[in-house]
Parts: sequence; structure tokens; C-alpha cells
Amino acid sequence: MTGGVVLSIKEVCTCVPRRSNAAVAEPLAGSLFVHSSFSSRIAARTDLKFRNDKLKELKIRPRVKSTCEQLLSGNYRSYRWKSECVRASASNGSGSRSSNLQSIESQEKGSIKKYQADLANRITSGEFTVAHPKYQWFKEFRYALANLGPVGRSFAKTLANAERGIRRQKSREMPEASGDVKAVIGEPMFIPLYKLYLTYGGVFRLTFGPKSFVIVSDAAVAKHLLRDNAKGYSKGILAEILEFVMGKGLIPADAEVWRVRRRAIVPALHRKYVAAMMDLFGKSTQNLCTKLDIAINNGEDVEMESLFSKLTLDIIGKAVFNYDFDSLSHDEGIVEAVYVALREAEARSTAIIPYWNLPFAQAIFPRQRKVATSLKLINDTLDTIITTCKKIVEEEDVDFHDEYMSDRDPSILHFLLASGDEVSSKQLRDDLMTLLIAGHETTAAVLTWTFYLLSQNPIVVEKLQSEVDATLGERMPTVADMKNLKYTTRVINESMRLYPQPPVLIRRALEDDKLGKFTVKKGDDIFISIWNLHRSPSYWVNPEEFNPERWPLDGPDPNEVTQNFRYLPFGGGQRKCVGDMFATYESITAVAMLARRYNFDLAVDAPPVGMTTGATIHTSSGLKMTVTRRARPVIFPVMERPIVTAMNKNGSVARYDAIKGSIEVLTAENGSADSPTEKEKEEASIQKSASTT
Ligand code: HEM
Repeated sequence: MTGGVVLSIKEVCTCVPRRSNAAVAEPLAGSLFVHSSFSSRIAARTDLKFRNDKLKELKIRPRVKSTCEQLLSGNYRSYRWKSECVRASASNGSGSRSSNLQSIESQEKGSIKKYQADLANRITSGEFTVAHPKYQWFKEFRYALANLGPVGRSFAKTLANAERGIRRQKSREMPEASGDVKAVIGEPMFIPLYKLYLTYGGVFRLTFGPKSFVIVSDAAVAKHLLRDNAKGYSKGILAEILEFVMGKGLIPADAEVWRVRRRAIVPALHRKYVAAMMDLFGKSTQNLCTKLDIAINNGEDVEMESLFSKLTLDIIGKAVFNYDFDSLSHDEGIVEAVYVALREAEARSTAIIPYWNLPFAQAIFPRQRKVATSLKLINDTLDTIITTCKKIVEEEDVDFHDEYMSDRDPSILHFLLASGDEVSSKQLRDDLMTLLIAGHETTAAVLTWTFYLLSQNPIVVEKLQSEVDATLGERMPTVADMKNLKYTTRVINESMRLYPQPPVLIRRALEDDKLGKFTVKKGDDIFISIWNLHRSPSYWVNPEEFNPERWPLDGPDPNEVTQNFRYLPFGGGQRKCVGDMFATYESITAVAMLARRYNFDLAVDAPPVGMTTGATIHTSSGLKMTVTRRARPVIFPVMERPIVTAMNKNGSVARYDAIKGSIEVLTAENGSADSPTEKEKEEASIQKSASTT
């Protein structure tokens, strides 16, 4: 919106008798914005009642209101009526104007001129401009100036123009929200961000005490940040927070390191590798089923969130560096150390003060000591894994190619070492740790929220189960099944829309830049709220509803490209997730295998499923579920029906049905059935046993 004024009612504008170029109307929530420079030709149209009602409806300041009322009713009406009289008399062509009409004409001409001049003054002075209360005095000053004759009027006009310029510039300033840090403590940060988005729009600045962030919830701006000008942004605070655990791994890496490492790592996740992982996904899910069976037999409820976390840790450990955490069976030692590191990363990402940077932090905070010990254990373990893998690769006769994969150890680490990747042990450790964290909690969170949503939507469960029954039966899923488990995929797509992991992406501007019409300065921290994008009423019908059907089964799989950056479960642009296909197949496998075998319901005494956030969205008190084995319809084994035919001497064909134990004879001429003789039965039986042998 540009600066100017408001005469507020849409209808008022339609009444400008001769359209002036300067009169510009802009619909705005039922009112019309009219630039103050439009001339004295303002008038009103005839639908007075409607306009008067509108005036009452709108809260217009009394002075402006009285002007509008004058304009819209009496003055304009008489002006118009009288003008018409004048025009009528002028056009009757007789040349004999009555004195009455002449006097009306001259009187009216005078009064119209006076009226127009007065109105022009008032408009020029900016009387109709909506002024901020703080600047009311300025408006009145202009008005006073405008009444001081032509010089004052032109001075007032200059001032009004200047004010409009300032307003225009202000409209390009980003809306600002400020808040009390206390308001968001105890609530996951993305929740207040959603409320603020609905108030301030797709791009706004949020200030908390000394901290200030730009919050982006607009798909076009997200596209600019992630794809079109990705080079203009770094990972900012995220890199600072994760440095202690990921070092210079892909997620926090600066542009220089990132370019080299991304080029090395992406090829390791080739199609053949992901296909080979299917077996790992299936076997690990089978281990989880064993756990669930034990719980069912003991009549116990289970906390699914921690089980999914263990499942995905076991998978990613094997997939990335061929290490069997076996966390579904035990959770001490290295498994515990990994969790300590993960929880610390999450705690740091939501902490208000970076207390861990304080001198002697480890001496002051026992948790920091534990973090340091856990990190040492993880690093030592990774170093051992790397050394062992290096030895194996050296002993191997490696024939490296694009889709290289060792049968003995198909892990990403093996690929990287076999590729001759010149990389320091420290960088390799950072890469492995990054992949471990990136691929672990994200997938666990996707599974947790998918099963929570399923427990709330039995109709979706029914459809999902019938697809899985029909597609898989009792088999383990294969890579070929992935494209046939369409509804299962849509369930996961929709779960990732409602619960994106992570809910917010973080960037920092490396240079000044434009986000739409707003400017960001170098060093500005930016939060791209995927949560807001995925739940925006501007982009989705019934955004809060879990509705896998919103994604057509025969349509393309939804991603940032097909959805033009309103849907970003794996991010987008150059820093898009490298494990998207891996994670999708892993989730489909787990959901399909679990849903075909069990029903999952929230436990009767389950605590309310609230949200809390770290890097991903966790439940506030776990996802306690009652798991029951599915009572599936009995499947009758389908036997191949042994039917044997034999030619009889008379030329007819005898057909023996082993299940019915009957013989049917078809005559040679017309194929009609005939009753077989005992001999024919015998012959056909002999023939049958011969063919079976
Ligand atoms: C459902 C599970 C997953 C989700 C929802 C997910 C989501 C994401 C998102 C949104 C990003 C972009 C971050 C940003 O732009 O700031 C990302 C990046 C990344 N993801 Fe995933 N991810 C998942 C699974 C995985 C897996 C299994 C792996 C590894 C095997 C992985 C490895 C990575 C890496 C290395 C990056 C950084 C890429 C870069 O900066 O170049 N992710 N992930």
C-alpha cells in the first residue's frame, strides 16, 4: 500500500464523475484506498443508503465522516441535480433561457466553484490521509497552511507529498513483532511463531531482548533463500550450536568445506546402495516386532517414541559405518553416549544463553562433563571403526565405479574410503557423526508422529492395512514394492507435512539481500518456518487436518519442486537432504511392516501427547501405546487345481478334476459333456498319474 489517504468506502470511488488519472483505487478489505492527489472532481454516486450504512459501519473520524456525508448526500446530490437542470436548459436549443434557470446556473456555478476549491484545499492538505496519532499535529498544521491562500496551499501540498514518500518507504520496512522471552519458555518455539505469522504475515522480524530474527513463512521467499540465492546464506547459529558434535560435517559446514564434502558423500547414497539397505530396514523392523511381541505377551503397553529412536539408530549405524549398536537390545555404553550427545545438541539449540561457552563450564556443570566424556567415547569408537574399515579396504581388490558397493560392507564409510577420498580422519569423523545424527532422530520423529496420527484416524489405518496386505502379504518389502505402496507413502507425506522434522530451518545472511519487498542486512539471522509453510491457510485446504487423500495416488510424489516450496520436508535447493530416498524407504518399510502385523492405540493411561522441540519435534512425555496383534481374515491356501485331460478312443476328450474327483467327457463333434464310462475314468486316472510323475 502506498501513502495517502483514505476515504474509506469502495463505493465512493466509483463516483468520480470523470476519471482522473490521479484517482487510484485499491480494494482493501471492503474499503477503498484513494490517493489524496485526486482532484476536486470527487463526488458520489446515487446509492446513498448503501453508502451511509457503510459510513456507519466504518469507524471514521468524525470530521472525515461529516465530509463524506456531505459529499455523499446533500451537496453532491444538489450539485448533480442542479447541473442537470442547467444542462437540460442549455440543450433545449431555444436560446430563451428562463431567468430562473439563469440565476440557478450562476448561483450554482459560484457555489460549485467555491465547494470544489474548498474540497481541493482539504484534500491537498492531507485531511483525508490516515495519520498516525503521533503525527496528527502535522496533519493539522498542513491543513492550516492550506487555508492560507495559494502559497500556503502549495507548501501544504509539498509537505503532504513528502509524507507520502516517507510512508511508502515505511511500507517496505519489515513488520516487527517483539516478545517477552518468558512467553515462549515451556512452549515449542514454532507454536508462537505460527500465531505471529498469522498476525504479521510471511516475513517479519521478531525481537526478544537483544536477539532478533527474521521469520519467513512465505513459499516464494523460502525458495529464494534455499534455492535462488542459497550462496548468500550460511547456517549461522545452527553451525555455532552443532560445532561441538558435528564439527565441519555437511549440515553445519561453511560453503568451502560443504562443496567438497557434499561432492564426496552424495554419490555414496546411490540407488543400488539404497536398494541394498532394504534388507537392513526389514531386519531391523523385525527386531522391533520381536520387542513388541514380548510386550504383547506380557500384557504391557509400550513407549513407541524411544523404540523408534532405537530402531533408527540401529539402522543408521549399520548403514553409515557398518556398526551394530543393537540398541533395541541394550542401551548402555556407546548407545548412551550417542544419546547424551544428541540431547545436548538439542538442548543447545533451544538454550537462551550459551552457558557451555563459559570458562570452566565443565567444572561448573556436571552435564557438560558427561557430554565431554560421551563425546570422547564416540570419537574413540569412530576412530576405531575408521581404522578397521581402512584396513579392510586396503586388503580388498577394489574395482571402484559409480555404483560401487562392497557385498561384505555396503556402508557409506566403506564407499568413501574405497573411492580414494582424500580426507582427514577428523573430517571423516565429522561426516559420519553428521550422517548419524541427521539420519537418526529425523526418521524416528517421522515414525513417532505417523503412528500418533494413525492412532487418531482409524479409517486411514484400514486403507493402509488393506494396501499392505494386498501388496506384501507376509513378505519383507523390496525396493520394487516402494512404488506400489502408494497409500503408505501418502500417509508418510502427510505426516511430514503436519510434523516437519526439523520444523524450522536456520540461515544467516552473508550479504545484504532482498526478501520480497523487504531488506535483510548482512548478519541477520533467519528462521524459515517449515511448520508455518506446511500449515499455512494460504497454501492448504483445512491445513490442520490429517488427510493423506490430499495427495493423489497417481500424482507425483510431493516435494519442494512439485509443490513450489510450500512443502519442504527435506528442505530444498543445494542443501537439500542427502538422505531423502533412504529415509523415505526406511519409513515406508517400518510403517508397512508394523501396520500389517499390529494395531496401535494410545494407551488408556497415556499422558497427553504434547510437543516439545529440539532439532526435531518430540512428544512431551512419550508416545505410550497399546499394541495388539491384528486379527486378520483367514487366508485359505490357494492350491493349483490339477486337471488332466486324455483323449478317448472314440475321439472324445476326458477331463479329470483331481479336487472334485470327477471326470467330464467332451464329445469330439460339438464339445458337449457326456457321462464317462468306468473304463474311461480308469484311463484318465492312469494318464493323470503318469503326468504327475
Ligand atoms: C525422514 C527423515 C529425514 C528428514 C525429515 C530430513 C530432513 C532434512 C532437512 C529438512 C534437511 C535440510 C536442512 C537445511 O536446509 O538446513 C536435511 C539435510 C540433511 N540431511 Fe536429512 N532428513 C532425513 C533423513 C536423513 C538421512 C537418513 C540422512 C543420512 C543418511 C540425512 C542426511 C542429511 C544431511 C547430510 C543433510 C545436510 C545436507 C547439506 O547441507 O548439504 N537425512 N535433512
